[in-house]
Amino acid sequence: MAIIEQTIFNSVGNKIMTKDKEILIVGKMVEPLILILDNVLSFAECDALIDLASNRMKRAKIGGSHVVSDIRTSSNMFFEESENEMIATIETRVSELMNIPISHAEPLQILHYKTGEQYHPHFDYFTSENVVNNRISTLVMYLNDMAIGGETFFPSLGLAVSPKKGSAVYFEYFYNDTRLNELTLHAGNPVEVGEKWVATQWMRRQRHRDM
Ligand SMILES: O=C(O)CCC(=O)C(=O)O
Ligand SMILES: [Fe+2]
Repeated sequence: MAIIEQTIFNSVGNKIMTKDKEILIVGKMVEPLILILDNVLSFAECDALIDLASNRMKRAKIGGSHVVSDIRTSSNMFFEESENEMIATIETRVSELMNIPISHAEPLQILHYKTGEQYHPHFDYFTSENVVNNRISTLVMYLNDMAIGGETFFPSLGLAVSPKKGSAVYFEYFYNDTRLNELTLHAGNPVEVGEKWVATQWMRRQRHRDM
């Protein structure tokens, strides 16, 4: 029989009660654990994040060398840690949801895809051998609704998640069996109509923030 490995995410039933929001699990893959979550952000928070990020976007850069790459054609920005009350509230909620202390969190990232833009299949963890404090889990939160395209697609699993304002997809890659981690390969499908905004939270294995 297959051994089910320990997961980071910890919930009973289909509801997660954080201090300020009741989040619903509306879809689930068990191993690797992938959750489709509803009611992670309010519509007002989605709109405010887009507003705040809009004039701070730059063409997304990939990995340690910080070169502009065709792997990702979208633009991105990072908020400062707890830079205002709303960001702090979201960070606290997300840390509770992901079951990882906020000190392990990377800065919250906003990604913007215009029509035709995409993010080719990639792993969120770093694959070079000497990484000391690797990423272990991801939450991609959708800030607007999409008419056509823009799904988060897991090609090795044949799984596509459609963006829905305020909802999110969660996945983790902290397994001992590296084949399970590799199954979290994912892409942002080309946006066919309109534009797409997401907020991404990556968590590290160990402390990443000073505070
Ligand atoms: O845009 C998406 O659906 C995926 C984003 C993503 O893979 C990331 O931010 O690491
Ligand atoms: Fe990713």
